[in-house]
Amino acid sequence: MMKKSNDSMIELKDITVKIQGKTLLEHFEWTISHGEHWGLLGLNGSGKTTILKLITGFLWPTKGNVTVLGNKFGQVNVQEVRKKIGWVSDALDDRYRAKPGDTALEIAASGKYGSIGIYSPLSRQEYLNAKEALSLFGMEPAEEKVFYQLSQGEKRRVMLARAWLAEPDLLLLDEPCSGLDVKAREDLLSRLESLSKEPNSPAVIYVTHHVEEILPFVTHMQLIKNGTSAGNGRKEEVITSSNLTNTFDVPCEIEWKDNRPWLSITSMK
Ligand SMILES: Nc1ncnc2c1ncn2[C@@H]1O[C@H](COP(=O)(O)OP(=O)(O)OP(=O)(O)O)[C@@H](O)[C@H]1O
Repeated sequence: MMKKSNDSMIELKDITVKIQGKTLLEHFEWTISHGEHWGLLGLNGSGKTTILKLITGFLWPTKGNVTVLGNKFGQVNVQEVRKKIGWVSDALDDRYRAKPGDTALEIAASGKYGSIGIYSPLSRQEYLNAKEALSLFGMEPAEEKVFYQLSQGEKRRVMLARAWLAEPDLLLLDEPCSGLDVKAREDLLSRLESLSKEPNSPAVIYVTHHVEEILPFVTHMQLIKNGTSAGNGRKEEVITSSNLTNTFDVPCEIEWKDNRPWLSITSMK
C-alpha cells in the first residue's frame, strides 16, 4: 500500500516500559514526520537504546502504542517492517564474530539480505552494488580486507555502507562515532551530511551522548532523561544551555558555530 504523504514516519504514544519492576520509559511520546531527521541525546542509561528496540520491534511496551512507517505494531509482521530499517550499532558489530573471515565487501553486500555475512556467492550486480556502497563511505580500497582486521573507524564505515545498500526508509545510527578519533569522526560526519542531501535518502535518527555530533542536516531533537522526554522539537529551540544543563545534570553552555552546537562546562562543584 502506498503511504499517504501526511503519514508519520514514527509515532510512539504514551509509552511505558517496565522490566522486572524497573521503569525504563514512562509516558514517552515521540512523533517523527516525513522530511525530518532527529537527534536523540541523553546520558548513559537514560533510555536511548530502549527506544531503538521499541522502534525495531525487539521490545514491546508495557503500555502505549508504537507505529513505524505507517505500521501499528501488534497488527503487522514486524519482520517486514524491519526490512525497511537500517540499524548501525556496536551491538551489531559483535554479531559479525560469527563470520570472522568475511571481507569488507561481503559484509557490505550482506545488507541486502539483512544477514550476518554472505552465505552464497555474490552475483556480478551484488558485487558492484556493494563496491558502490563502500565507495560512498571511502572504503572501496579496503574491499578485500577481512572485516575483523579493520580499525574501529573503518568497521563503522563498512557497517554504514551495509545499511545504506539496503535502501532503508529509516536509518538508526546508534553512537556511530563512539571510539573514533577526531579526524575519523569528522570524516564520517561529513559523509553523512552530504549523503543526507541525496534524493531518496532515508530519515535518520542519530543517537549520541555528544551534542557536537549534531550536524546541520539534523532538523529536530529529542532529549531524554531518566526514561522521560526532557525536550522535543526543532533543533535550535531544544539545544539550549538550560535544556542541556537539565539533561546532562552538569552546568552546560552551548555555542553555535557553522550551524553546529558545541558544549562547554561552565563550572563544576
Ligand atoms: N533488560 C533489562 N532489564 C532491566 N533493566 C534494563 C534492561 N535493559 C536496560 N535496562 C536499564 O534501563 C535503563 C536504560 O537503558 P538503555 O540501554 O536504554 O540506556 P541508554 O540511554 O541506551 O544508555 P547508553 O548511553 O549507556 O547506551 C538503564 O538503567 C539500563 O540498565
